[in-house]
Amino acid sequence: MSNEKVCQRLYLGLDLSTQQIKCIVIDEQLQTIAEEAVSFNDQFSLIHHVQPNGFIVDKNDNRCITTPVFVFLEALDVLFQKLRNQKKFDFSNIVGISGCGQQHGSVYWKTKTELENLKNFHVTIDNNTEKSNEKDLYLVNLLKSSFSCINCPIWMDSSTTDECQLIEKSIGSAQNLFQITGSKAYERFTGSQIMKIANKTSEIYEQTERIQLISNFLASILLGEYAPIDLSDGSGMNLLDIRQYKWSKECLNICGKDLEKKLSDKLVHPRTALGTIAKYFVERYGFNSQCQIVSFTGDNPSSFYALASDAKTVVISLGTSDTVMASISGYEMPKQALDGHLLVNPLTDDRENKLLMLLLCFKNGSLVRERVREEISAKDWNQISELLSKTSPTNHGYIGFFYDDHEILPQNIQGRFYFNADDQQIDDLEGAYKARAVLEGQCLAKRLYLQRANIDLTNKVDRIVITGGASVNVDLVQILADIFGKPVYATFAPNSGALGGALRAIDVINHKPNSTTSTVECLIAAQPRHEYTVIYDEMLVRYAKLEDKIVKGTK
Ligand SMILES: Nc1ncnc2c1ncn2[C@@H]1O[C@H](COP(=O)(O)OP(=O)(O)O)[C@@H](O)[C@H]1O
Ligand SMILES: O=C(CO)[C@@H](O)[C@H](O)COP(=O)(O)O
Repeated sequence: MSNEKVCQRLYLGLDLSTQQIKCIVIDEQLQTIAEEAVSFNDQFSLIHHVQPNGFIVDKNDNRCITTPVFVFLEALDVLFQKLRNQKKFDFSNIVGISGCGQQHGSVYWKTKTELENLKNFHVTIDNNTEKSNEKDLYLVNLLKSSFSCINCPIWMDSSTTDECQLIEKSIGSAQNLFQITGSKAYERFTGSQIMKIANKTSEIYEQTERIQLISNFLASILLGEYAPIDLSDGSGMNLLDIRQYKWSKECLNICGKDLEKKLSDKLVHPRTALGTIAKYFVERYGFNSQCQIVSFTGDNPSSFYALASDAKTVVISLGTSDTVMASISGYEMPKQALDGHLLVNPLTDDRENKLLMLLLCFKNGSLVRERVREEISAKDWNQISELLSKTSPTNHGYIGFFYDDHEILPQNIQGRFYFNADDQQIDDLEGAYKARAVLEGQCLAKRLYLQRANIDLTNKVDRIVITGGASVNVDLVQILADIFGKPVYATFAPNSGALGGALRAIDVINHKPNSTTSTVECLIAAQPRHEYTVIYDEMLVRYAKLEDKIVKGTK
């Protein structure tokens, strides 16, 4: 190893999201040294019986959506193997690791015995039978008896409407719950998911020693001990008092017996050093034994950390879900409960500062875009581009609502709804119109809900920064710019959740107060075209009215 390499101080960011695990390795100058990803498809669907996207939709109730905990473990193993095979850097030069996970999903530990074995692990490889020994070292095998529930409910689950109603009723009203936790009760939020397990499968709940979010679960594996939940991801549970920075005892008591013990009373800021990496990773992959693990958080707060360089930036993630994020002052909680969520802002650890993060999440994001692409027989995104060139902005008046899965905004609506220029409902749209309708409809929804959350787009927003897999789609980005009437910027790393992890690791280890957030380079991706923004303004009014009609009609 050259001297130069030895001195290199590297930071690893991880993102355990819905369809894959991704990572980025950067140096202190924020240069990308390596990137890697492992999709939960092919090999995972065979071994763990998950569907091609990596999750399981229950055959008897399509609202129940889970991912086996072993998919997460195997994905981490495969990721590190692939990263090592790249031979781009020495793992011993990584001085800090942080990252994030898809939000709201929950993992149920029966015991930490096997987990703590990772802390003091010693690898003995018998050269003669190296192959079988290598298998014994897989995390799925080392942790095979650790969990009380194998299939973890994930954010796509919408099966807990009854539990949500019960939570709101017990706390007085949706408004009361919003005032405490920053959100009305949402099906995917961890509180109602835990309540469902506690009430419907009490034997699992009783066997459970620790309940974690996917983010602190991943941190725990790297530490070899239980890692605490962080405040930003913890805000997505309907259990945390977002202004007091502690659990709401009232909410805990409603959702499960002895729940505080199962979650742990310790909560940390997303920028907290947790300890050094477990010996297992040192022995197996050559990590440095002094490598620090910094608290993990939700994928959206982590992206926000990486990209929201000032209060006038709105961040939009176009991943499996589409999300919209903005900073919001917490001095005055909105009088009306929002359709959306307020989270502890990862950019400040100063409670007095009272800065919150607004999060809007749309469940029907990339998977719907992909499905529409297939339906209209476009073989790739370039063909979609060709089709889009046959229509023009505002789509000759055609509007589509694509709620293939039970939507979050508006809550729990399912189905497809198409309208012509006279606002009459029609059965279907012809290919080219459908291609534009899905992209325009999704972008109009983002603007509508941002407005409903009282974000003053004209005076308080300068620019939009985009991230996520679909952020490379130039057509989608242009439509976004035209509909919002704001310039859209893209970062060099569409995988900003992982980047946010690496940046937090740098900040914590070098004792910097999120100084790195403003240094991530963003390039202009699309300028708004005024003539189209004007006609989209009119279309937004129609969109809002039609959405209202759909919501009323389906209730
Ligand atoms: N050029 C493109 N246009 C539109 N969507 C794309 C494009 N490239 C990738 N995607 C979408 O990106 C999605 C994955 O995004 P990503 O942010 O990695 O998801 P997640 O983090 O939720 O696993 C895929 O479902 C895919 O459809
Ligand atoms: O439910 C939410 C946010 O509230 C989702 O945004 C999840 O956090 C999943 O993220 P992706 O895998 O789509 O990035």
